[in-house]
Amino acid sequence: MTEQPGVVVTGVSGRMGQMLVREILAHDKLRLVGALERAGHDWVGRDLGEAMGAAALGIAVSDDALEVFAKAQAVIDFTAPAATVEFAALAAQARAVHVIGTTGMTEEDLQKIHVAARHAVIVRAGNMSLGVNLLTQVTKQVAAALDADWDIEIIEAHHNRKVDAPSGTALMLGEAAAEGRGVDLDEVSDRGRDGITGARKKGDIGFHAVRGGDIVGEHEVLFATGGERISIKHMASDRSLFARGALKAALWGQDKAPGEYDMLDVLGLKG
Ligand SMILES: NC(=O)C1=CN([C@@H]2O[C@H](COP(=O)(O)OP(=O)(O)OC[C@H]3O[C@@H](n4cnc5c(N)ncnc54)[C@H](OP(=O)(O)O)[C@@H]3O)[C@@H](O)[C@H]2O)C=CC1
Ligand SMILES: O=C(O)C1=N[C@H](C(=O)O)C[C@H](O)C1
Repeated sequence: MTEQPGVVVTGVSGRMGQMLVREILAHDKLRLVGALERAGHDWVGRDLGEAMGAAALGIAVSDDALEVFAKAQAVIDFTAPAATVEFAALAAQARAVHVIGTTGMTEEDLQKIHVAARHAVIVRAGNMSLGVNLLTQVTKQVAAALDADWDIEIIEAHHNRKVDAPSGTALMLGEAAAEGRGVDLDEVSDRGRDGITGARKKGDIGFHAVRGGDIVGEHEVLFATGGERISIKHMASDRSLFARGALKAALWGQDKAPGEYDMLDVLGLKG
């Protein structure tokens, strides 16, 4: 690499958007070259640093994705599913590595991202932290070692502004548990019980979402059987760990062939 890769942050006024800006400005191998918000947002046209309540950065917040992506080697995107699907096509057109942290995507959204990955590197993960990605591997191993007499429940907790449930991380953990057990998650998933549900169905993987206050992100995988329980838990107390994972992915992707990757690839954890 001759020059530091230039990065654009989408959804720049958001919780993750602002955290990403701070982490990129402090990074010694990446430089910030653009900031994007949706059309009509009151940050558009303003200097990014000033909009964040700090010193001017000389970068105006834009609402023109293709124009800013054209200047970048990486686009880091923690926004919303509809925006991310649109950005995937535009980042591919600009041949920029697209790092996607957005959660709550449908199968149809994922299919469009798959199409965009024919022409560019896309790294997507419901959680960019080392701890959670390790937890997925541990969950897969434990699930593979236990039979269906062990009930698996996934409990997640997040802040009161989160719009999707179960969290992207909970779904990653559910996929890992299902893979370990050799079953299809779609066939065994049981989300948020309510009312006269009947007894628990053997083999199901349950999901439960807590929302409150400023919880950054907590995930527990519970394996329960007669007389004993195993609980494996990850607690995030600072969003910067997600941002740092995303920056690692942006750098990692620079010399990779077009395709879809995840944080296990980036962290070298794929078994
Ligand atoms: N993978 C991971 O490690 C993590 C993933 N996430 C995920 O990241 C996403 C964002 O989370 P968070 O930062 O907390 O959410 P926020 O709501 O704080 O931020 C989202 C930002 O995206 C903006 N946005 C929405 N649509 C567009 C668009 N079309 N163009 C440009 N910007 C747009 C929003 O603007 P406006 O508010 O005006 O609509 C907002 O500024 C969620 O899906 C969350 O689950 C979060 C943390 C870690
Ligand atoms: O919305 C959030 O905040 C988070 N979202 C991700 C998810 O859906 O799992 C990751 C993290 O837990 C924070």
